[in-house]
Amino acid sequence: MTRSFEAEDPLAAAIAPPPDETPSQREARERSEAEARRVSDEIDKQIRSERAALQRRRDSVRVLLLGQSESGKSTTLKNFQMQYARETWQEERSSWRSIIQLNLIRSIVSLLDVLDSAMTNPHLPLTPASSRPRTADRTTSPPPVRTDPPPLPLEFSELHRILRLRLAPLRGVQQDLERRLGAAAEEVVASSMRTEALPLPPGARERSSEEFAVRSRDGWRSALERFRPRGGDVQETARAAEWRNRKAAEVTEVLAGCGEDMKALWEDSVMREILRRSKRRMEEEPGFFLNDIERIAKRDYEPSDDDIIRARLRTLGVQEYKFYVEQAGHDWYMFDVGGARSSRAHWYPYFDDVNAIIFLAPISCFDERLREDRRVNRLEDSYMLWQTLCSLRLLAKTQIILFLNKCDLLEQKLRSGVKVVDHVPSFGDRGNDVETVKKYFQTHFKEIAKQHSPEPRRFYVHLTSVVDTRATAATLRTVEDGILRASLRRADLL
Ligand SMILES: Nc1nc2c(ncn2[C@@H]2O[C@H](COP(=O)(O)OP(=O)(O)OP(=O)(O)O)[C@@H](O)[C@H]2O)c(=O)[nH]1
Ligand SMILES: [Mg+2]
Repeated sequence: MTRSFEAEDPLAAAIAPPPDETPSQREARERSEAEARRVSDEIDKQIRSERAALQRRRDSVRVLLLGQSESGKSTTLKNFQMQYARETWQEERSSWRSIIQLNLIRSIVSLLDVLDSAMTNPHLPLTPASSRPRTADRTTSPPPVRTDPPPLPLEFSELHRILRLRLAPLRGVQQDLERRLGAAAEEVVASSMRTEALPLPPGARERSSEEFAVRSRDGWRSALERFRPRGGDVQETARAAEWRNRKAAEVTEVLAGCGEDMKALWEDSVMREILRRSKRRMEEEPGFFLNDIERIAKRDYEPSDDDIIRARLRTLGVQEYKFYVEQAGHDWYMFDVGGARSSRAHWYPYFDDVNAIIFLAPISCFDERLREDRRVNRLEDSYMLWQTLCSLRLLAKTQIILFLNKCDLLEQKLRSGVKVVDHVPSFGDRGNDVETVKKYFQTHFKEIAKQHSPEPRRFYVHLTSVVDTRATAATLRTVEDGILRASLRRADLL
């Protein structure tokens, strides 16, 4: 019976054991068959898990945050983290304390620097014409510079000398904190001679993202790691933990001791006059906490959600964050990048693998220049970056969402009397009110997208102040819906 079946089935005949098989041959054959089965099962398992990973990746949503340095990318990411990764947010809370302390100390040291130079030059003039930013307008030449009468000399008192002396130790504390925090604590100051907004390095497309994942360790997370209290970490010796806690306590102690003097310096009328004359608006600078000295310079200071959102720590390289967005039922991967010119070449490897890009352009910066290249107007730099992204064929089908950010600062700036037309001549005689200005910039970005996109694309824009967490939560919900719908549509088409 068996033989006739084998005769009919060539495969069964081929794999059937030889009719004269000895018991030891049979044992060896069964052993090798079992091994082959094990290997085959292993391969099946691997294929199944790779397929599942691929499916998970297909189901996940990948969003890239882009924009120049200080445009608000990390702040936007923090809004996501606060909403969807509450546990990590809570874990990192106390680590932000040192960064906020450093932000505050840095502002005080800036005030001391300004005071020092004013005391050696009490006839402090207004900002010299040569340091005015290059116009953000590409069509018209800048207007003539107005000349004002010479200002009265500033009058300094004993209080100023005492404050300089008493607050001097903060310089050492700043250096110490910056050393412990690493490169992310420093702001970019190098003057790049490149003028293109988004340089493409040779071979950039071929680079793998892993190369940058290593660099990402230098950023926000690792910087926070260095300050995280790790009492229960078995890896760490008790001495190292004690050293870290002692250092943190020393900084807190110095700050608590300087609290009143810091407040006196910030509220001093002569100090305010110096700032006014040098056109220095501390409120608009990143990591501004001078109005919170009383609260922060305390021994038991614990950062609030709002403090963490407003804390400034620059991003190096590219950092990946994963969130589970419950209402969408998807994993979201967000990539936060460093926006300084020297970091932009690192963006390219991420372009072909994202569902959407959130591009942040701070519109309050129409009268400011890039930190890394003082010749370049910040609004002009955002226009150039936006144009480059819109025109890339690789991104022709990628949803790009524009956040015209820092609207709160724009409003503040216009209210303080800064005229857009002085920096953007093509603005002409339009009203210098916030609504007109926002509309004008928005139209300009829309025009660039229309003119430079290789295929027609929808213009998604939000006017934002991402330090406002409530308003941002509502914006992000709209953005999430839009991204999800677009990615589902794309999945349907595939
Ligand atoms: N007032 C105000 N401040 C903002 C706004 N968005 C960001 N900031 C502040 O601007 C500073 C810079 O923001 P970040 O989010 O660190 O900027 P970034 O784009 O990540 O900068 P890089 O990491 O250098 O590329 C921080 O101190 C923020 O608190 C805003 O809409 N309004
Ligand atoms: Mg950042």
